[in-house]
Amino acid sequence: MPVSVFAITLKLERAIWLTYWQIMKNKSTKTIALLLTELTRNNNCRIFAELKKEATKQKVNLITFEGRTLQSKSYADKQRNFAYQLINKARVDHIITTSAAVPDSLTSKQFDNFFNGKTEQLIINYYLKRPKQHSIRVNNSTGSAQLVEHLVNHHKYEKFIVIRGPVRDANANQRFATTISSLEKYNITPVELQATWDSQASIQVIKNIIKDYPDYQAVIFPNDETAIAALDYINNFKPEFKGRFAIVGFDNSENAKNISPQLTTVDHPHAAMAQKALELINTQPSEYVDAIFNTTAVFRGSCGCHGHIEDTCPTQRLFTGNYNIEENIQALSHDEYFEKLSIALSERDILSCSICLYQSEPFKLEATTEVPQVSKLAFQYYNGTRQTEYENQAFDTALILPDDVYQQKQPQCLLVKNLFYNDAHFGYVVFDLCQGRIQDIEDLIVNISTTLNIIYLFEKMQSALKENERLVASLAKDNTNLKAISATDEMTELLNRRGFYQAICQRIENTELTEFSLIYADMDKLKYVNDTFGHQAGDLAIEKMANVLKSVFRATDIICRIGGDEFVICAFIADENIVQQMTQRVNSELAKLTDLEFKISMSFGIYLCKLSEDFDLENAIKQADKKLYQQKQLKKHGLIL
Ligand SMILES: Nc1nc2c(ncn2[C@@H]2O[C@H](COP(=O)(O)OP(=O)(O)OP(=O)(O)O)[C@@H](O)[C@H]2O)c(=O)[nH]1
Repeated sequence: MPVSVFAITLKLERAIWLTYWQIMKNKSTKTIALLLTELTRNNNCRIFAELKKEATKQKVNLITFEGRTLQSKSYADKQRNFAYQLINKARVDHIITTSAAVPDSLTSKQFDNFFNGKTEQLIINYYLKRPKQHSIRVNNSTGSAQLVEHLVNHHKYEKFIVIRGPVRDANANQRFATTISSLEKYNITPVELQATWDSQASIQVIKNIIKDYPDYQAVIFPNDETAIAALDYINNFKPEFKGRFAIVGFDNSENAKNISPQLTTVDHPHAAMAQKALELINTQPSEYVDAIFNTTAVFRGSCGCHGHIEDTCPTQRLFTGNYNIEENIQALSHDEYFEKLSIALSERDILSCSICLYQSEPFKLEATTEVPQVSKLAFQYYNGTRQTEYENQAFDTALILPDDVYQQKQPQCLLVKNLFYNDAHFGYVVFDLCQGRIQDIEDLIVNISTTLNIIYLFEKMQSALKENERLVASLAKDNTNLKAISATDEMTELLNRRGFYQAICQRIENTELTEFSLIYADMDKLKYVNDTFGHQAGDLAIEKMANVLKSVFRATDIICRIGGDEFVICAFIADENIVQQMTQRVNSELAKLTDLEFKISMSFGIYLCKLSEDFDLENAIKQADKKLYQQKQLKKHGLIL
């Protein structure tokens, strides 16, 4: 092996080993994938916040994949759930699922099918137990019992309505059953109404309560989401019912403190749960752990208590005009948009943002659609600066981010959101949420998907316009060519009959011409040449004649091959003698030709045209042809040469 090739091979091997070593080094920081339905909703915010705190403390990466309920039949939900497809073992070591994202209605087989190969190790289920997996659950009954005890003993309520959550959800059923049995202890039989976990169903329920049970005292909702929606409905649409019912929830979500009155609810010990999750990840026990945490009631204003006003979310920040996303981040080119986006990200204290676009064209989701293999890092922002040096690199989508970008900071707290507009899926965005407000992400993702889609369509439209212009120009050129072709005799490149008529009419119209000569010319004895020397020799003779005509007559004269061996020349000379001399010159030039096996000559008929109102070109040509015929006759009878 030559020394230089050997050196290059060594260099390449070194590069591969270095990359491998880097990935392994990087792998030593464990990564947890967290599957969540909307991060800003309900209980998710708190699950995320505590896991983030714990992961940071223990130097573990946390990547949150935001989707909807995995089994949802709705197309909109399925579109969101495409984010879960990005989970894979190249980046992820462990998975934490939540019951909202991966519900208990998912069979073990369906679960295995979905998660098979996405990670090699530990899976922890939040809020539900699955065979051969760890779980972190809450004991709903402790908090429920405290809540009921407070409503009955402290507030002396007697008439209760209990709202049931989704019928097939184990957590909802447990909450419902423990509330009913707690009330039974006080000999209270409540009215039972059906809802789901969602605010839409809850609004219908509160409308029914206002209509059918206006004298009831306490309404126990299955979760905070539904309780908050009911309070919000009363605040906005039925203020006369404000404070008429005690309304309580379950989950102690972030919004429980943001609604008025603040919500009495049941708290999950999220900090302890997150600590347990990280402990399981660190110790990886061989036995499957089912950790259950007691819930406790939290009393605020919505049950009728007073003096429990708490601060609202401490990260809540008021926007000023400068923060208005719609007005400030609009652009029709990637570069301009990414510059504006960088400013918006730094104003919002978001640590990093990577926009990854699939290399393939945008696609509509089908049941079997898989994540495209190759992506391009279209935009990279980190800690206040756009990092153009990382942009435009193609990478394996399984890595979620190119390795050099992924390694910028460890541990990290990433959020992966699917990027699509209407039906068209075209990539995903990865934010680092170590700092900044998660609420801002919602605005940003809408802005990113809309703007990128507009830019995509705009660029497509521009290239279609360019293509159109190119086609129009090429059509115009073809048209000119076609016109020339349709007016030209292919063999001699002289004008053909059509070209001749066009040219002569144009000349008559555009000049103050009064007289000119029309010459009808015909080759002598072409038939004989054809018969004796072959048709090709005849063709060659015609071409030679055309060339001689071109050389003898002036460029301004109009020469045409009117058919076969016949030519018509329009010479702008009114003196017949001069024209005669020119035709003689044609024959003397033809006689000089030495590259033919035979001699050729032409006969001519000359007709002097005088232009007047009733000038008839057809007739003039006929007259010239007649003169030609006379000359042919004279030649035949040997009267002239
Ligand atoms: N090689 C060749 N022959 C052609 C072409 N067009 C017509 N001809 C033939 O040329 C001959 C022309 O006939 P005429 O002009 O009547 O006869 P000629 O032999 O030239 O006799 P005169 O004009 O009386 O001298 C015919 O046999 C046609 O078939 C052509 O493009 N190439």
